[in-house]
Amino acid sequence: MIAFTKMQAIGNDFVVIEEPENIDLSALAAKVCDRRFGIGADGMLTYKANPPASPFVPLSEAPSLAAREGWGGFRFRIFNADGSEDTMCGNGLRCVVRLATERGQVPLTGIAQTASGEVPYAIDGTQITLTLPPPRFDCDSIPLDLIAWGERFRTLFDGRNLMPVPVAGGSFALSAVNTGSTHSVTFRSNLPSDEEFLSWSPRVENSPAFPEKTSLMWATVSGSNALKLRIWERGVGETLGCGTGACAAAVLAIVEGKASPVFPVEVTSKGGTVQVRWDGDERSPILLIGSANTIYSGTLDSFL
Ligand SMILES: N[C@@H](CCC[C@H](N)C(=O)O)C(=O)O
Repeated sequence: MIAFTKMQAIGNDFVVIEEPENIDLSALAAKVCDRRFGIGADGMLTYKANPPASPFVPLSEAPSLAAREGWGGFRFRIFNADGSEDTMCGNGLRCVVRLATERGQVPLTGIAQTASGEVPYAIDGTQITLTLPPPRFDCDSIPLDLIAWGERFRTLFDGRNLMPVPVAGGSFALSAVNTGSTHSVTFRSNLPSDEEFLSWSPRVENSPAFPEKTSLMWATVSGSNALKLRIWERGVGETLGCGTGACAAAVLAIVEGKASPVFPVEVTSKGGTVQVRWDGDERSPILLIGSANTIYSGTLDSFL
């Protein structure tokens, strides 16, 4: 029997399970996430508290390990609704922190081991803070294939500035960054209409410039250090919230002078608001702060 918990964080919803053995997790995710024939979710999350000695992230790559000696935590994996595995999920990770700490399986402050590295977490009441690795702007990390469509675009891109990428039937101007997961951001004076959003977003997701595809955050400055987003997630489609996407939009807003690094950036999407703190230094981590909640629980037996 596999027990699941349905959770959400700013409307990004997930089926959460403890990592089972000998199960095709991609196939299971595609089944349970289906909104008509399954439970329905943007993704499936798995976790394993206090993973065994064989490290998910090589210890040689873990910064300031000494400072974290003795910290507990868990291994975390995220599968999108289409079954593809992603490297990180800011909203999903907050859900697992809430669940695993409430169950007493992990400490209130600890480390999550993710495919994009170690992420320290802390929970205080309903607010969960994640310390995500520094943003990565280089082509290999995004990943972004500048050669795919010729030399012409090389000179326009210095790693984080506005650039046109080829999409089916045209080109689309965006900025790109990896904040644990790969994201593109397009800043506009208004959020897009349904027609514009649904016409361009899937074409950007599948642009040949992004060999591993990309999510697309449509962003607008809505106040002092405040952004509003409409979100298209790789492997999912439209979602109500995206934690690493909110970080990408805030980081690029700071880089492009649309927000200040001195104060937190409030990022609001259809499902709610998160806070992002980043000091503007490329070597500095990104803090993502927000809530997460349980909706209901059950068992997955009928999907196995
Ligand atoms: N919803 C997530 C990020 C997942 C992004 C996307 N589905 C992908 O494949 O990259 C978040 O909250 O960070």
